[in-house]
Amino acid sequence: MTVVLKLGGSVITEKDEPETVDRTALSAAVSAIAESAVGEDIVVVHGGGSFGHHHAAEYGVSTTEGTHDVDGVQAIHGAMCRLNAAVVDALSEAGVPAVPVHPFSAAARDADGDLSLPTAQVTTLLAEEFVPVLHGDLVAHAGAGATVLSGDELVVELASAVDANRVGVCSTVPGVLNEDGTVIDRIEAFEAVASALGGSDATDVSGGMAGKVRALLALSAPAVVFGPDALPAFLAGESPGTTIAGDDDW
Ligand SMILES: Nc1ncnc2c1ncn2[C@@H]1O[C@H](COP(=O)(O)OP(=O)(O)OP(=O)(O)O)[C@@H](O)[C@H]1O
Ligand SMILES: C=C(C)CCOP(=O)(O)O
Repeated sequence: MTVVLKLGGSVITEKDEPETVDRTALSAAVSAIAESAVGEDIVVVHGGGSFGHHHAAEYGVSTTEGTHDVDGVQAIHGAMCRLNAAVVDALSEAGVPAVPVHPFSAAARDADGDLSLPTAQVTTLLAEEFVPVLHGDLVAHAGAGATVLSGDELVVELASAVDANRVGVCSTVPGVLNEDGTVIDRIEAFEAVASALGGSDATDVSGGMAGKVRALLALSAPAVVFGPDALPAFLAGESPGTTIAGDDDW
């Protein structure tokens, strides 16, 4: 049983305060991971929150708008490495054998925007009983300089690379919400929920909930979107919040 879990940047940071970790939320998430029966069979991905998105917005960089500004690259990637170090440190302190993996050092997009992400280091680290911790980052992009690589895109790539049985996306909301604010139980097609889906309440250059649902629909494994309180339940094998099932599903 291999799990890919994304911790939303808006969960583990104070999304409106530049480069500020939400220590209470991070330690709750870390405890849930450390105490779960999933053990070392987990790949953790985290998003940008007030680290990546803040700088990306300042330099006008998104998943499609690139930059050749080296200061911008260093600011955005550097901030994500600082957040990654905070997540890895917190997991290590809780006894989880967490190790950092930085996507900017390995991935690239071609001129059509198609991503290639080497994953042999992730699968090997997993087999060697480490817990790889990746993060939303920048990525070299042919013809565009560097663009944002969202944690949601990483989740999709990693889920197939590690043959994940379960994919969890922990965000600040209890699931994908309908227009009336209720949690949608299950999503099978983007069109069916498109009108309810917006971007993000906070600074977010990678598409907010609409981008998330689109990316997760591409998966063959079922993906679950839930809020921070439901993380222990997800790790215990339950499917709280919204289940997003792609075409290949059940
Ligand atoms: N229909 C919807 N249901 C739930 N959330 C929605 C919906 N439409 C828009 N949103 C927004 O999407 C946000 C979640 O996406 P966001 O990308 O901000 O979260 P995240 O992945 O936790 O953070 P990050 O991108 O920093 O990793 C919610 O906080 C909410 O503002
Ligand atoms: C803004 C950057 C660099 C990372 C974005 O990752 P996300 O928060 O998962 O969308």
